[in-house]
Amino acid sequence: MNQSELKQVAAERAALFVEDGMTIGLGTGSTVFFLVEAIARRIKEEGLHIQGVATSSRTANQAAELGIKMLDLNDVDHIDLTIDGADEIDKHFQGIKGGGAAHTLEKMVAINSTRNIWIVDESKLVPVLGKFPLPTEVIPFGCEQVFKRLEAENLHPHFRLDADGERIRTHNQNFVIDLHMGAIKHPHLLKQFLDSEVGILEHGLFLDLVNTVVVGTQDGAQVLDAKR
Ligand SMILES: O=C[C@H](O)[C@H](O)[C@H](O)COP(=O)(O)O
Repeated sequence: MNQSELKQVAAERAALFVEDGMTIGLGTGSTVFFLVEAIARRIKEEGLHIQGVATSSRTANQAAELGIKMLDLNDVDHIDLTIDGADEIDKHFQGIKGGGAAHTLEKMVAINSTRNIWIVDESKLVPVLGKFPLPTEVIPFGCEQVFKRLEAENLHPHFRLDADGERIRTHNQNFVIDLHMGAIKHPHLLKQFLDSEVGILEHGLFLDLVNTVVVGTQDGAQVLDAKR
């Protein structure tokens, strides 16, 4: 199976965690694309009544087109389960997200969810986080000063650019600065620093958040439970 097929294996297994009556957080990305299709199929075939909260307009549009009832995060009193992709997951179930620049909305949905499941192909499991550049979302005002501070901390910042060489904009019209710092030996300390940096709206370190990881492997889907 190629990487895309492994993503699909993980997504289809995770869709089985959805139960009738649930409010479901729907993540963003190419793995979640398969998830949304699988959930829509279950709604149709099994008559499930579920409602979704999306983490991007991409996911919201796909889900709505497939007939999934979608609500705004502001309009729900809880989310039973959020299923999302990830860019890297270490052996302690800590993760990096934001390869698609959706990490701020994803984190908001995740922290408001009773349970979080990540779906990945096996290449995303790593011994130490940091090979994948860590995304941050920065507000445009004063962003060059934020960039300089990140540089001074040796975090190797790069503004993320689109195919035309323009700085990409997030859902909230902010910029993304990716940190190419290599191995993240102390993720909690880094999180503490990034959380306290004025001008950084959010970052893609998702620590102590996920409950279950579903991995697409050549032998099928593997379900790994984090002890939280
Ligand atoms: O901003 C994007 C998200 O964090 C994605 O969940 C993450 O980048 C994984 O994406 P994919 O499933 O396409 O590999």
